[in-house]
This record gives sequence, C-alpha cells and structure tokens, in this order.
Amino acid sequence: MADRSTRRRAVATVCLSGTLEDKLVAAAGAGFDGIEVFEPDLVASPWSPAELAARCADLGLAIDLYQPFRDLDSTDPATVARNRRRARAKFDVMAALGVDTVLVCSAVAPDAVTDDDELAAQLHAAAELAGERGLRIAYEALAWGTHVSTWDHSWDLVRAADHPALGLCLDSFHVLSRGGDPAGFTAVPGDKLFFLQLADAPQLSMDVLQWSRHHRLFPGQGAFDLPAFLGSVLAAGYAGPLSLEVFNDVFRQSDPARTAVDAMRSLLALEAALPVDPLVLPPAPALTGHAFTELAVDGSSGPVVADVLGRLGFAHTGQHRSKPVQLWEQGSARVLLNAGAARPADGEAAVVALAVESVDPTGSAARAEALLAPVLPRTRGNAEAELSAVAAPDGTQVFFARTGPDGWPADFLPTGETSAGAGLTRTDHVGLTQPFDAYDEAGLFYDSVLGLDAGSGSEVAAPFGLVRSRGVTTPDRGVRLALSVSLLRRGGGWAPGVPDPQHVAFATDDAVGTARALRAAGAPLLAVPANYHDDLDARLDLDPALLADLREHGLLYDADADGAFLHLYTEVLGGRVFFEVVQRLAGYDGYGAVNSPVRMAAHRRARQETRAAAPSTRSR
Ligand SMILES: O=C(O)c1ccc(O)c(O)c1
Ligand SMILES: [Mg+2]
Repeated sequence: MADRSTRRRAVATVCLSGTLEDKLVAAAGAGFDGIEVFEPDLVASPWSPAELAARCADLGLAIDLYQPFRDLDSTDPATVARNRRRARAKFDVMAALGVDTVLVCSAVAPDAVTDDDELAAQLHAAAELAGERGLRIAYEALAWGTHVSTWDHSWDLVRAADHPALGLCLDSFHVLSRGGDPAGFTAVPGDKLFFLQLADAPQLSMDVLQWSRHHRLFPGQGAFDLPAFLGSVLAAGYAGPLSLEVFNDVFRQSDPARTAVDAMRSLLALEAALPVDPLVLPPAPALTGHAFTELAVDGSSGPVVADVLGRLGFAHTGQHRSKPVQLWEQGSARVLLNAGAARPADGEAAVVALAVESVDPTGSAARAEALLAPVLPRTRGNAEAELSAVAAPDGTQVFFARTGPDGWPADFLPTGETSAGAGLTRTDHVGLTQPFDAYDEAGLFYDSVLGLDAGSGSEVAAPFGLVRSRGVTTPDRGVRLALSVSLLRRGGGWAPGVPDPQHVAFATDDAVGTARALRAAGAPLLAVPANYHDDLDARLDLDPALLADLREHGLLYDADADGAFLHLYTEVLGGRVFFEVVQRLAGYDGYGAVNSPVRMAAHRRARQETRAAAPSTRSR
C-alpha cells in the first residue's frame, strides 16, 4: 500500500478552465504529480499527442489516465466492429502520450449490452486488445449507465471478464450519489483497483447526470464522506494516484491557477482527515475570538465611519505609532480605521482585514502555509508586534493575533479617550460577500486553513437576485464569519442595491437597551417597514411587549430550534460597509438570513434617499 510519502496526486484536465496549456501550467503550479487527459481537451489542442507528452514532461507532470472511452459495448455487431477500430486509434494516441490506462465508462446508449455474460465477453475482448499493447482498461460505472450504473455491478463484470488488462475505476461521485457502500471495496483485490477518481458534491435531489455534470465539488466542499470513502479504497490496497475529477460550472470558468490550488488544498485536507495513515499537517491552533476588524477608509469615508462608531458607543482609544490607523474600542469589540491602506474605490470604506485571536499565531501561519494559503509579507516598523497574515480567497487579509500587553495593541499609543458605551461587548461576526467564483473555495479555506466549521447555509430570494450564505465558525462560536454570494451574476445591475456589501456585527446582551442608546446618540439606524413587523406578529404570535419594542426600535427577529435572535443594522457607510448589532438568546446559532431581503430592500431605499439628497455623490 502506498503510504503518505509516496502517494501521488493528480487532477483531471476537465476540472480546470482554459486550454490544455493553461490547465497544465495550473496543475504543475499547484504541485500536482500528474493529470488525467480528458479527451475533448486533446481534440481541441493544436499539440500532437507526442507534443503534449513532451510539455507534460517539461512541467514534471505524469499522464496518469486517458479518458473517457464511451459506449464500448453494443448489441449491434457493426457497432462492435466500429468500436474495435476506435479503440485501436485511441490506443495509438495513448502510446504517443505514454499513458498506460484508459477509462472506459459504462455505456449510456440504447444499444448497450444488457446480458452480463455478453458484456463480460466484450470487455474481455477489449482488454485483450489493450493488453497486446501493454495498456490497461479501468472500467467505471456511470451512475446513469443504461445497464451498469453501480460499482458492485461493474466489479461483477470485471471479475467475470477475468482479464489482467481489465480492472476497476472507482469514482466517489458515482458510488456515493447512488448510496453505494465503500465498505464493500475490501472484497476487491487491490491490484484490480486500477484507478480512483475523487469528487464531492452537495446533497441535491435532482437527476444524477445533471448533478454530476454541473455540481461536483472538490473534497471537503460538499456533503459526501470522502475520508471514509478514500480510507476504504486505500484499505482495499489501491496504490495508484489520488485523482480529482470535478465537473463544475463555476470552476469551468474560473482562473485555473486558483482552482488548481483549491483542488490541491482539498486533497491535502482530505488526506489529513484519513482514518488510517493520515497526512500529517501542522495542526490548526485554537482560535479564541475576533481580535479586530480593519476597515480601509479615505478622507471622505473615514470621518463618516468614525462618527458612526462614536454614536455606536465606541471610543477612539489608540493611534498607531507609525501609520495613519485609528483603534476604536468598546468592550472587546475593536475596529481599526486605516487611512493608509490601498482602497477599493474613492469614498468607499471596505473591510480589508480581520484579525482572529490565535493561541499560537506562528503555528497558525505554518498551518496556512502547508495548505497553500498565500502568506502575506509584513512590513514591521520599530516596536511593531509580529502579526502573521494570510490572504483569504476574496483577498481579505486574515491576521493571527494575540491581544495582550506584548501583542498588537502595543503598536498603538493610547489617546486617553473613553466612552460610556452602548452595551456592545464583542464582535459577533464579520459578513463578507464573496466574489462569484470564490464561495466554495472560501468555505474550504476557512475550514481547512483556520479549522473553522462550515455550516450548511441557506438561500434567500433577495430584491436583486438569489443569495446563498453560510456561517463558518469555531467550535465554541468565538469566531464567526458569514459568507454570502449571488447565485448568478451579481444582481441589481439595472438598479444597484449595495454592491458586494460587507458588515461587522457586534454583540449586545440587551438589544432593546442598546437600540434605545443608539437612537438617542443619533446613530444612522436602518428603518424597517411596518409590513415586516405585521408579518412577524402573524407568523410568530410574539409577546406584545416584545413586538412593540421590535417595532419601536427597528429590530429584526428570528428564531431557531434553540433560541432567538434580535438584530438591527446601520445604514451603509461609504458605499458598501454597514454595522449590525445582534443579541443571541439561548443557543441561537444563525445570522437572521431570513431577514436579509428586508435589510437589502431597506438599504436600497436609504441609498436612493442619500443620492437624492446629494446629487453629486458618485453614482454606481
Ligand atoms: O459525465 C461523464 O460523461 C463522465 C465521463 C467520465 C467520467 O469519469 C465521469 O465520471 C463522468
Ligand atoms: Mg469519473
């Protein structure tokens, strides 16, 4: 059995966007040992098979599989003869490529053989043809095959065909989408397991072909138990490469270099989660809370955000020793306003960094590096505390911090300013809209690199399109991020809502009292329509006193099996950022996602009013 040091990693060219050249460069760049050549990629390429082989050799990539060979078997003798000719032609291509294994998938055509003896005989004949050339056939049951659609059936046929050049290709999607049991793999001799393809997928109720062709994901991004699956394949004695085969509409059009890194990260994390002989990675040190959230501001957005922080009960407690950065604090909630950072756009404020408390920042950075997260260079001035940082998929900098006398606060000189506060105690979560093609990557990033748990998430119909969101959290919920994404092109091009909104949510133990204090301080709170509270009353029959408080203070409400959630929002400050105040009652674990359409509609309205009041405001 291959152990962790000799296991090889491969990726199918179909996983990646671009031409064959783009795909090879991306696969090599991410550290893959080999590739599966997906036939249509070769057919569209100007390279001869020999030139492709040479290019792979240059890049240090092996060609581990040629695929797919479709509809090998047939009940029509003329088709059988044509398929022998087709097979010979493909074996020539394989010889020129220097690849010894071809994937034959179970037939989907109406003329597919349905008699198992006849099918075994046709597989035997094809294996004979391959064997003469020193090649092997890995037979894969497509989950939608006409006659063969389960891995156990494909194994019955491979066993019956009984040819040394014929073995199995196990594909986790086909096995797990059909509810197959990987425990059965141990019945297969290891040397009959010719190839292994790994893919995850979300649990969806839909046609299995559509599910496979559009929604596959890299391991760890979906709902399948891939550590158990891979563990079973390895326990059965499989010694070939671990190869990813993911058909996904988004990855098909995303930067292949990034997708390849995402793919490699998924494999490393999967191997580290194996039940036996796991890959040893630096552990993810415990993260114990949000240290601070950093907003980039400029001369116009900075004063606006600072003014609102003041009305929210924050005090400007510190000034950075060497940079134009202000520290604002209330309880253990901390916000940095950085007027020296590169900004996304004039007049905008933007969340550019979030810092999490790590029990071992250096260890957190080592874990991140082992999982191919871009570690960011830090320029250190005199007396500046070391802060390790990595870039998240959306570009947000993630700092691993220690908040203490010898940690990052030492970079700030006290201003002496204080505030009575408004009851905000800590940062509850940071909400980040993800770029369209970074959402699944981000979930895996926070899960594997930071050791957060990704929730299952939800989808809501919002005014400017469907929005998907999920929380990623530490086990004790000390760190929470709320990631969201538009399902299709970001909505609202015809009438912009808030583009790619970001928010920072602060916790209070008394939402009503805090709301009262914020209103008295003139904080720009978002108005919630009466219809919303009427609907709450109709649906939930809340205590009239609570309902009256919610109405009076523009508070939103949600409940789950464990508890309840009271929250309110500020208006958008400087283009895309807003603040939220939340109170979690009992064990409420969500983010009030059901209320987000109401919030978005209200933000749109506030945005229109602001624009009407100040026609010179940059329009977008
Ligand atoms: O969708 C397909 O046709 C297809 C082709 C080859 C594979 O290995 C596979 O798993 C699916
Ligand atoms: Mg497959």
